[in-house]
Amino acid sequence: MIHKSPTRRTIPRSHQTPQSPALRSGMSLSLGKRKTSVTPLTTPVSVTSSNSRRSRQNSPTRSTISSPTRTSSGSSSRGKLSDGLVNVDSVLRNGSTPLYRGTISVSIRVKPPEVNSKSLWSVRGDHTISHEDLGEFTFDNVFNPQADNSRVYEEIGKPLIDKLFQGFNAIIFAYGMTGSGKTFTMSGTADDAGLILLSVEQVFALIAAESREHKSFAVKVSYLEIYNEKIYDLLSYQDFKPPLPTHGSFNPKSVHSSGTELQIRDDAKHGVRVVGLTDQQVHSTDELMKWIAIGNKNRRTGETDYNTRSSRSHTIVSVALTCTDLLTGLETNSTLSLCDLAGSERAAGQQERRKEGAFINKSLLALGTVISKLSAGSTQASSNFGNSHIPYRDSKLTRILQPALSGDSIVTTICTIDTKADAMSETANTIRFASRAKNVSMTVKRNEVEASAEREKSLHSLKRQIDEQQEVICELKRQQNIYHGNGSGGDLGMDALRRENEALKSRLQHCEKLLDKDDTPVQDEQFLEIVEMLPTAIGALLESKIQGLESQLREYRFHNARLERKLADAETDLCTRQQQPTRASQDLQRLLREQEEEIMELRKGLTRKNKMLEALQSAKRLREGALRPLPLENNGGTGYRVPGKL
Ligand SMILES: Nc1ncnc2c1ncn2[C@@H]1O[C@H](COP(=O)(O)OP(=O)(O)OP(=O)(O)O)[C@@H](O)[C@H]1O
Repeated sequence: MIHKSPTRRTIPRSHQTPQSPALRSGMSLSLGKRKTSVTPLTTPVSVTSSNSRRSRQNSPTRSTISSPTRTSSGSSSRGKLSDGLVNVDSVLRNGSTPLYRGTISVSIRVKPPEVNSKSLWSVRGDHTISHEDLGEFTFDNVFNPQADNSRVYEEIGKPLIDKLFQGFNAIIFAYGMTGSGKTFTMSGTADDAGLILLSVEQVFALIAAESREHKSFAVKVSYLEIYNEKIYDLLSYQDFKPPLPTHGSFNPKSVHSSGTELQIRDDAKHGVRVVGLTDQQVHSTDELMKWIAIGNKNRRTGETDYNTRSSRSHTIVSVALTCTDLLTGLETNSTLSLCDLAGSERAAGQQERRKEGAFINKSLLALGTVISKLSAGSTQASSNFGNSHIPYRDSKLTRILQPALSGDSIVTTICTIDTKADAMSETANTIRFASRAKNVSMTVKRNEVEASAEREKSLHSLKRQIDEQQEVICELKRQQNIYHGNGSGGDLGMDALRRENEALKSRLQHCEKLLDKDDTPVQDEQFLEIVEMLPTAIGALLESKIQGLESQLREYRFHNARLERKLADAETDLCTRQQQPTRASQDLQRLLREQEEEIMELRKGLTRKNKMLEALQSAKRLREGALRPLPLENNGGTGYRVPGKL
């Protein structure tokens, strides 16, 4: 993490490329004086309207370089917003998400011509370039040969750094024929620092300024190369372990690239990315530029017909910025990509150059096709655009640029041209590419880490609630089992319920205390007065803190209400359960009474039966007595009483 870092404007020699003799001699392009009838490659787009699509639909008919008979004044009004970003229609808020809307920002940079060379191209003002035969073209910027890198940076680089700090990704790519000044623009020279160094300096200057405002920053750099349709990591070294020494005798030549080819992955979670690309954490401009110097050492260069030190690969330096708000802990990530493309060229003599040239031209052709399709799509009805296929997969370059060109980044291109006569066809191609790029409209979303952090937070809280509810369900189930189990369990269940009640009461009291605590600062008028007197930044900070407390308060109230409901339910349940044994005993008593009555009845019946039995037995005895024979007193001593006859 970087809290504050001083920036130095020393440019190590190793970061720089030699300056052209033409420039050192202060040569300038001879500008054409006469006004010509013009045939533009495409009619430039007005960028003053707040609705770029509408403005394009209303713009004059477009013509191409292959239809030279059509003419147009080619003039266009253009606008520049106060934030310095040309070509921005607006930075809109879609709900809480800021959106950047505009077209690709396109600038032309004219290379200083050779001494005594004649040119049919002329620059007029800061936005127009014309050719005697082809016509007049207007872009966001046209830099004449006298414009140095600082001027180019002020116009196209600096506004992007501001956007980077607002959380937008941004990309600048240099496009043009070999030897036209792409590397000169991006990397610069000892006397004229290029866009990479100037951007990095601005990044660290802003970090130093903004670190005081409760923010901390982290910067990482990566550097890749696409050579002959293969991707290489220019900062990955077998013999070298980061971190890079920032002091002492560090020598970039002592480290060697691992030279392993990297692959592109495209998945739903991470999108398009280069797998295994290293990124190095850096804390200052010097440290970052030392890594760039290491990468430059390994970048493949060679001699072409037009450039003694021609870049034979496309390179992308990516500066990833992470900003952490120390008060809220929220992070915003954004990336600035600085892309120096290899130059288009006609067939070279040397075989190796020819092979490289074929790969370079093929990938530039793929980029041109993608831009052309995007341009056509942007100028058609949006429904057609959605259906058209954009061939990003035709080259590694277009695959890597796909996220940026699909609306992930604010895109700026600087097209470098050489106005000498024998470069005419390449220059016309570059102007055609620039004109198409100018038509591509984009809607770029700011990287809203805040929003996803919020989502994470509410997800977490929902999960917690589910866990709590599951615990409650388990506890209730347990109690239910105890209650419906054996008779002695009834008492245990009641005890558990009482304990739960006590726990709920104490949680309720705790919540009430918290509510009292949170209410105090929010409702305190003196406190609010103090907030109003504070500087806006701190006021806003406190305001957001208060909002946080208020939302916490709402959460507690909601929780409180839930607990109260639970408590009431539990109490009702408790009453119900306490009443249940009384009812049972009443039932039992009634049952007992009924049984007692039944027993009494049975006893009565038994007594009656006993009496009857006794009566019957006595009757039997009487009968037996009556039947027994009487002793014969008058008939010889033995004789029986004859029944009926006494
Ligand atoms: N605007 C400029 N001012 C001064 N010198 C320039 C300018 N543009 C280019 N040059 C010089 O022209 C030569 C070629 O430039 P550079 O290497 O930047 O071309 P390039 O477009 O990157 O070529 P390639 O695609 O072959 O790598 C260099 O010596 C460079 O210093």
